[in-house]
Amino acid sequence: MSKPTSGPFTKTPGWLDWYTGPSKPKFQLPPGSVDAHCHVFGPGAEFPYAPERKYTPCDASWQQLFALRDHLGFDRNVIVQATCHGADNRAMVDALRHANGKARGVATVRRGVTDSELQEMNAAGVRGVRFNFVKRLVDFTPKDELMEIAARIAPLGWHVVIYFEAVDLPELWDFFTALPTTVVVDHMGRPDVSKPVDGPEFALFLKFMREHQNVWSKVSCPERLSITGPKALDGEQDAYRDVVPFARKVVETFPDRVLWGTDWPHPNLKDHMPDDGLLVDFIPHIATTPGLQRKLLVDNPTRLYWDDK
Ligand SMILES: O=C(O)c1cc(C(=O)O)oc(=O)c1
Repeated sequence: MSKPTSGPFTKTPGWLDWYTGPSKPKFQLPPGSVDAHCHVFGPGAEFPYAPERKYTPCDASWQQLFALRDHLGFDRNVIVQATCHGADNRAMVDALRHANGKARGVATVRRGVTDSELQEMNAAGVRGVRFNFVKRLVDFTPKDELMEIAARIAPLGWHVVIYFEAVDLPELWDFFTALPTTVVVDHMGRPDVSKPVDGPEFALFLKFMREHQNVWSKVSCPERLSITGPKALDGEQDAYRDVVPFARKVVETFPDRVLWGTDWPHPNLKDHMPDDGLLVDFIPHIATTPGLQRKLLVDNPTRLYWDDK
């Protein structure tokens, strides 16, 4: 893969560039596998980062993303609007348009979005909107605005992706459970993996999924959630062991409502940048049978993102 660049922007201090030269995974992905959570950044010279952004990344183009897809053995991508682009979806939509039908997208929109803009994004392959509640990433958007957006995108058959921290779930519960669409949780709602997997905090997340059949979860981002590692570097085949019980629990309890993604190019990592090949080798630790792997990587994302094909 080509190397990351920064274009006219200056990266946030401490920001780690994505890993060049990822290893070839030992785990062979089933045919038709989807990387259901990844991003593009800019390039900033062509698609400038949003003025309201909370970080400035290095560039990560669709060419580099699709090269990674092919290297790792994925068939398709779901490209999620990154917060550094705010509600300017041009970089993500441009990536979709270059994907030959092999990518779908999740956008960020504001109340002022027009119906024809939504239709245009739909034609490009957008199938959802992202609502972000992680305070270090976005400014607060009033819930009535978000609910209005959800009502507007529901008739398109789109879903809502939500990103939040585990401690905020109680406060957000009523809003989430009132959403009229399929709801996809990013990164398992960011559990604190130093707490017990059978403790009250994670029990609330499992209850959220159990009591609401429209709620799905991405069992992604062990590199963000892990506290004790080991890191997916230097050939490590047993990385992020402290995250495994959490992700495995979700996969085994809700096998038809889970998705997996690399999270490339891994925004905001300052501790270490994982080798994406070794991240793929994390998958069989959390989806331990070929049947579960097929649902996680192929059947579920295909049903959610390519049901019109
Ligand atoms: O935890 C994060 O920092 C993070 C940020 C973004 C984004 O900036 O869009 O997306 C993610 O999936 C995760």
